[in-house]
Parts: sequence; structure tokens; C-alpha cells
Amino acid sequence: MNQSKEQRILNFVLQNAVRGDPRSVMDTIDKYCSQKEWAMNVGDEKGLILDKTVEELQPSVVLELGTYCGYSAVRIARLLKAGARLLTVEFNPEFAAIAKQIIEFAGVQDKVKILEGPSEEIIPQLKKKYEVDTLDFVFLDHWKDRYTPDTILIQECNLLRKGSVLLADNIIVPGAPEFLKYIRNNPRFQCTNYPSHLEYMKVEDAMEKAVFLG
Ligand SMILES: CCCNc1ncnc2c1ncn2[C@@H]1O[C@H](/C=C/CNC(=O)c2cc(-c3ccc(F)cc3)cc(O)c2O)[C@H](C)[C@H]1O
Ligand SMILES: [Mg+2]
Repeated sequence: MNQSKEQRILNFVLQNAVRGDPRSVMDTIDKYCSQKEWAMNVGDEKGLILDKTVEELQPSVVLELGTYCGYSAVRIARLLKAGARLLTVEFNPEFAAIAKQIIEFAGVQDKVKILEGPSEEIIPQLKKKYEVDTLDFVFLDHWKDRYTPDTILIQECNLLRKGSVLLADNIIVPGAPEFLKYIRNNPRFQCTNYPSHLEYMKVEDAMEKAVFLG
């Protein structure tokens, strides 16, 4: 049975990156995906926007929706302070397994918990089953038509506090028009747009930051 692209990415990391070095894992994935096979990692340019958001916020509890291969999980976890943790949600078992190996290879596994399952089932479990009080930071990078329902669900589950930050990838490509309309017209959020480019391409993309006002 021939390998998947994601398995090829994993193998390239295992053979070329430096174990325990998150930066080398990120650079190795970016190298493979810009030179060999494109893949939907947030990438190095939008990754910088993600980095700055995490560094500014110094979050203790982070939720990521859409782990995929774990590139952004490594990117976020490497910046977390001692005791802080990232909960990342992935419902495809193959991708969850690949992400687990990439996260472990990078050496950030102690800060990351991969929650395998659909976000709409996991989000309502965060308080009781995963001992979350509120989320300091949420990175949305799963199916684009799920950004809005999951943002509403996160609010319904009382998971946001004054100052919680949402950051959404792919505002232009593939686009999340319904989410943009929802979040920019919602008086409980203060939104900022960050123009950038689609990972590994010269195509315009953007990220949207939304601060919950309480
Ligand atoms: C319904 C269950 C929802 N709940 C869920 N619960 C848990 N996990 C979920 C849920 N919904 C999805 N996932 C997982 O998240 C991942 C999905 C990620 C999706 N990302 C994109 O589609 C994208 C496309 C492009 C792109 C740009 C240009 C192109 F030409 C082509 C592609 C670029 C980008 O940066 C992109 O992030 C993963 C594959 C999938 O298993
Ligand atoms: Mg994305």
C-alpha cells in the first residue's frame, strides 16, 4: 500500500531533522513542503504571525482546532512557558498518529495533548474531562466552515474570558467568509486582520485575530 503525503513528510522529518529541536522540525517540514510536496501547514510566513501572538499573550492554556501533521502544534508548544499546555484536536486517526510522532520527535510532547475526535464533541468536554477553566488562546485551522459553529460552541461552553484571543488561519484562501462576517459583526470581539501569503506560495492569504471582550 503506497505511502500518504503525510507519511512522507513524517519520514523526511525523522531522517533530516534534529531530534529534540523544534526549530529544525519546523524548518524541515517547510523545506519539504516548499520544494517537494505542498501541504497545508501554516508555514513560515503566517507562522511568524502565530509566533508573535503566542509570545505577546504568554498563554497558559491553548486550544488548536485541526492538528493535521502537528506543524503548528510544534510551533506553538516551543514558545509556551513552563506549566503551560496546548490541547490540539484532530479527528483523522492517521493524521493524529503522524502528528504525535512529529510532536514527540520535536521534544515538545510534555506541553501538548492531542485530543482525537471531532471538535464539536471535544469542546463540550474540555472543562470536565480535560480540566480546563478558560482558554487563553484558540488557533482555528480546521475545516473553514467549522470556524463559526465551533466559535459559538466555545462561547456556549463558557470557555472564554475577557482577553481570550482567537486566531484564524486562511481568511482569504480557502477563505472563511461566514466566520469573518460573524466575528467582525459581533460586538463581543475586537478583530484585527493580518495580511500574509498562503503557505509556500505567492498567493495572498490572511489571518484574523479576535480578542474576546467579555
Ligand atoms: C466536521 C468536523 C469538524 N471538526 C473537526 N474536528 C477535529 N479535526 C478536524 C475537524 N475538521 C477538520 N479537522 C482536521 O483538521 C485538519 C483540516 C484542515 C483544513 N485546512 C484546510 O482546508 C486548508 C486548506 C488550504 C488550501 C489553500 C489553497 C489550496 F489551493 C488548497 C488548500 C490551506 C490551509 O492553510 C488550510 O488550513 C485535518 C486535515 C482534519 O482532519
Ligand atoms: Mg491553514
